[in-house]
Formats: sequence, C-alpha cells, structure tokens
Amino acid sequence: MLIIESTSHDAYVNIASEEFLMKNYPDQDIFLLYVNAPSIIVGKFQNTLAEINLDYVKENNIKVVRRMSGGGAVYHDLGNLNFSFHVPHKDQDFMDFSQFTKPVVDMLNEMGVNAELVGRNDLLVDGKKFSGNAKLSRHGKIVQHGTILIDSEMEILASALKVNPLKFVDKATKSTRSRVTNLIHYLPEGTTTESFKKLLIDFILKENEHAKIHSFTEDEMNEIHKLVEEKYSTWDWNFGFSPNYNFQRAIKVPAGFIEAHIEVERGGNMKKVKIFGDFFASQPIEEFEDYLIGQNHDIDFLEEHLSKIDLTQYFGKVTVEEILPLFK
Ligand SMILES: Nc1ncnc2c1ncn2[C@@H]1O[C@H](COP(=O)(O)OC(=O)CCCC[C@@H]2CCSS2)[C@@H](O)[C@H]1O
Repeated sequence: MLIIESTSHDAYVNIASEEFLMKNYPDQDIFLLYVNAPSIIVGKFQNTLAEINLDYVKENNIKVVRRMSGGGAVYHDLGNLNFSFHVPHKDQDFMDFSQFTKPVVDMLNEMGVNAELVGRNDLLVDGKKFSGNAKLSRHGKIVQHGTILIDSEMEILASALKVNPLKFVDKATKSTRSRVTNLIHYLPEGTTTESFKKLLIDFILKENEHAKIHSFTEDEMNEIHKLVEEKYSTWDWNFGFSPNYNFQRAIKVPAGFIEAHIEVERGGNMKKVKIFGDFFASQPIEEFEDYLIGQNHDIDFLEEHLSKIDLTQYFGKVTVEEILPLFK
C-alpha cells in the first residue's frame, strides 16, 4: 500500500489527483489524504446550482468542484481531513462502506470516541455526522473516500450549502442534509487537523506492514495539473455537467415584478427561456429571450454579456444588477 499525503490545499488539484491515481495505478492499493481550502465538493450526478448558495460562495471565494463519485455535496476547509482508499476491484461488496470506514472508526474508538457507521455512508458521534463517504468503481478499481470534520467552520458550512429547493426541478442526486459536528469536541485538547492526520497515518502504517509513504513526483504533479486545467477547474465540468433542469425564479425590481422560467440541458445551455413581467418597455421580450437561448446558465457569463446590451429597451428603467438575480 502507498500512503500519499497531498501537500496541496487546492481542491481542484486534490480532486484531480484522485482521478489521476485511479487511472495510473491500476494494481496498487493507495491511501490518500488531503485537506482543502474552503470549497464545496459536489457529487458527480448533482445539479451544482441547486446545491450551493451561489452568492455566498462567490463572496467568500469558496471553490466549487465536482468529484467523480456519486452522492451529495459537502463543505471542506482546513479543519476537514479527507481520506481516500483506492484498491483493485475484486470481489468486494460495492454497497458495503464499512471496510474503508473501519480504520477511522477503530482509531476513534481506541481513543475513547464513540464513532459509528450509521446508515450506509455516514460516520456519527452522539447522533451527529462528522464524516460523509462516497465511492465509485471504474478502470478496475474501487475508490472510496470520506471527510472527517475535525475543526471546520460550521457556520460557513451551513451558509454555503443553504439553498432554496423551490427554484430547481430536476432528477439530479439530492444531498441528504444532516446535523453535523466537529470531532474537536470529543478529542484531546490541542488536536488539530494536522495532528489527527498524523495519528491516522500511524494507525494505517501499524495495520499494513507493507505500507510505504509516497510523494507525488514532479511528472505526476504535471499530469495532475493537466487534469485540473482540462477538467476540474472548468465551468463545463463543475457546473455544466449537471443533468437537465428547469429553473424558476421571480424577483421584484423597483419597476415591478419579473419572473423567469428556464430549461437548461446537460452542458449548461439554456434551451428555453420565458420571461414574464408587469412593466415591460416597447421592444418585444421574445427578442431578449432569444438572445439568452443557447447561452450558458452561468452567472459570470451573463453578468458580462448583459452589461453589453441595452436592457432598457426591454425593461425600461432597470440595471444589470437588478436583473441578474433573476438567473440565480
Ligand atoms: N465535510 C463534511 N463532512 C461531513 N458532513 C458534511 C460535511 N459538509 C457537509 N456535511 C453534511 O453532509 C450533508 C450531505 O450528505 P450526503 O450524504 O448527501 O453527501 C455526502 O456525505 C457525500 C460525501 C462525499 C465525501 C467525499 C470525500 C472526499 S471529496 S467529498 C450536507 O448537507 C451536510 O449536512
């Protein structure tokens, strides 16, 4: 077994390194650990916009990254440790998460913390979740990874994942919102994400006598960065890859009410757009709808493009800032 401790806090890099390892180490058992700067990691089959508080995420520079495993959306920061097992897929029961959550549970139990696997993929203490786990099987490998909340900013976690469920209709995987807790309340004083990581590595080393520490080589890092550039840092993957959805939003601007009904197809393109309102100007609104059709449902893109057209011809006295919330 190779134990790899990522030296990066960049969520793009760490999530990309999981795909790199899966593809490039087909026969090797791997235990990877990483800690990300503030980020939300959404499941492969989720509608990203439906899972995140977009304004908050942008204001707080929280990265949003889609991972290759299914499941829900979780928040990461420097107080959250991620662990990831990569093993050749033999005859394991894919639905059983316990094999790879066991080291964490056992270690915590040895430390007197009453951690347990509850349901299929959550680790709980005192009825509160501190670890979410997800997995996939591809290229002959199983990858199972999980979070460990040690000392995360719980208010930021809650705010970043706070959404209005009424805006989106889709068949995407929904997150299962739970009560969460940090392990810091149950661990010896002075425990940090770093010190906990060291304990976990020692625990794994003790259990796997052939395990050895590996660091990514320069060549490997180059490959990982290539994956970041091509996939994990792109809007197309992190947002656009979401399944088809219908989006509905009504807002009030000083001039009156506006409502948007938008159909977005996989890839992020707006396929149908209907805008309603009670105060429109002379130019037919259909012309504005047609302008939007075929564009990405991407707020940054819309912000840039809407500032280039004369909105007053459709809406009378409105500004881009007033109209923009209609799309988010
Ligand atoms: N960091 C973290 N750890 C545990 N639970 C969390 C976390 N962030 C949010 N949550 C809670 O879990 C639910 C979502 O639960 P849900 O069960 O829907 O999703 C998961 O657990 C997915 C785990 C993915 C783990 C990967 C490992 C490495 S990269 S990400 C969310 O709404 C919050 O209530």
